[in-house]
Amino acid sequence: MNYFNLPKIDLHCHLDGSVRPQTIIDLAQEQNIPLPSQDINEINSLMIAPETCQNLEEYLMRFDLPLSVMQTEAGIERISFELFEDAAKENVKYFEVRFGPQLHQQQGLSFKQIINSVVKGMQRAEAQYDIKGNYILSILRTFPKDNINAVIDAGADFLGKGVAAFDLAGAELPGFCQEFIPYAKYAKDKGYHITIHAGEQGVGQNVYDAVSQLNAERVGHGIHITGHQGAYDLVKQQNVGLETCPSSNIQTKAVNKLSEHPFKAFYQAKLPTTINTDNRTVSNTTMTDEVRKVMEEFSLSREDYFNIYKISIEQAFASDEVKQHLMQFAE
Ligand SMILES: O=c1[nH]cnc2c1ncn2[C@@H]1O[C@H](CO)[C@@H](O)[C@H]1O
Ligand SMILES: [Zn+2]
Repeated sequence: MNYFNLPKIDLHCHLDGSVRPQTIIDLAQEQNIPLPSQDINEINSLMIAPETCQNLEEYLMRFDLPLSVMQTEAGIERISFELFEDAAKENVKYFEVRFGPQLHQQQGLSFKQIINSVVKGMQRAEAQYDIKGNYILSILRTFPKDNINAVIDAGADFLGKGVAAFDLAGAELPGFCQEFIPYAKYAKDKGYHITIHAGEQGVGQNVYDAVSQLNAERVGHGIHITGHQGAYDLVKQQNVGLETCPSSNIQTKAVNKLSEHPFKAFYQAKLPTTINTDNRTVSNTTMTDEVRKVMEEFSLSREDYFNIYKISIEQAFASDEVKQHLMQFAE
């Protein structure tokens, strides 16, 4: 099967984990930021998380370098444009990209400037390529909470105009949902969709909580509902989208190897499973690669692929008009 040519949908990709290494070098030069090396291969290897990471925390250490050049409007706009361009060139037709506005204030940008920059970059790519997209605002779970509502307020002006959802990301501790209840409610009341990273690091209860306490319509990863019947049943009952990211799941030790990933079991049990990249640079991957890996490992057919494609449409935080457009590519 020609995986490159297949129409694809990526619902879970981080902007700061998907920066081109050459762009890091260019922007560092423009912005007078010292880099550990000027060699593109060296920069590339500093950004890719090894398969030998001990856990998610070690994986998350790879984001400091890209974030150092994502502190100006022009830098953020360029990186956003290039990410949508890279995805469009491998036939991603719809793309939801997430990022943490709190991580881009090192040089004093306002949340409005930051969000406006990512949206502008996306819209420039939408005008040039056959791709449509939306942004998801990720709040960092380990950060102070005093500016979360300010992020939500700033993003609310862009709802329906490039921003679609609220997310929680970063290290996952057991029981993290409880203290985010008021923020997720605030976002939902403003009109945001909700997706939450949960069940990535062994705690199925976190998925149960994300759905029942935070109103998550989808969860990032969600793998560990396998060990938690209540979470599994709730996901099934409420048709909660599972944003699977195969390569990342191996790097962070969410699973030991792809053959142990519950993807196929979830798909066969008719849970709404989707295939996504998580981080194109940090996980050294593309949508073509992620689709290939899953299809080959689990011996899925072309019909299976288009079933998954349609699940991604159903789960997308996109308008009905965009969903109809995406259905045109389905078989
Ligand atoms: O797989 C993941 N699980 C949890 N958090 C993540 C993952 N990948 C990236 N980030 C976190 O999300 C922030 C905003 O994009 C990144 O800076 C990183 O800290
Ligand atoms: Zn993620």
